[in-house]
Amino acid sequence: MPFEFKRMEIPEVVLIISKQFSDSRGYFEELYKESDFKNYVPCNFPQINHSFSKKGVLRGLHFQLNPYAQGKLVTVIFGKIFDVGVDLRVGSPTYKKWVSVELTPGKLLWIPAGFTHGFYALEESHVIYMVTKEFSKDHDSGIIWNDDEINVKWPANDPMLSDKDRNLPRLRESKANFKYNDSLC
Ligand SMILES: Cc1cn([C@H]2C[C@H](O)[C@@H](COP(=O)(O)OP(=O)(O)O[C@H]3O[C@@H](C)C(=O)[C@@H](O)[C@H]3O)O2)c(=O)[nH]c1=O
Repeated sequence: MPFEFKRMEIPEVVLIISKQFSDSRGYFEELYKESDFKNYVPCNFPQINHSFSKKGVLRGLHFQLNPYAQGKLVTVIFGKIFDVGVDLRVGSPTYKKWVSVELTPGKLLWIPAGFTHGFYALEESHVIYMVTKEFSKDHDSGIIWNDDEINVKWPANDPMLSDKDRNLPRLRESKANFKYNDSLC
């Protein structure tokens, strides 16, 4: 199998390492294959996103409210990001805990529905992510990146943010409506 799957400290979050087939031209890698992913990521992906971020940009912490909650399969095709998932499922043994991974090409992170997601661009980065529900503007939501209850240890103190992200609420005021037994897709 050209993929290695590693569960993180929050076991529903999975790091996937894809085999890169290098030759004199460059390299080839698969980023997703249903038959290999089905035991770890048993979801369908109706939307694929791409964003480009300058070094020093932070996007997050974002989620879509139920019933449009999104699982996200995140990777980088150029650059390096500090990628973060936070468990927002009330009743979960890891509620409010976060995990992070430095993603570079060839590594993917699966962050299920019920989590909030954000990343910091350690370098100029192109990020590609597949999502399990289509975008719904009315369900688009989030939590401020430096929320003191979650306390992510970001690699920067003064990131570049969008106006929207600068004004996101704290967890205690957020509209997050996830429960431990919700679908991970
Ligand atoms: C996320 C999204 C945004 N948009 C539009 C809305 C807006 O006009 C513009 C920029 O949106 P944002 O500022 O929300 O983009 P961005 O800050 O990159 O939002 C993304 O951040 C990462 C961390 C995630 O986890 C994603 O799910 C998503 O929330 O793109 C879509 O049309 N479809 C989408 O799926």
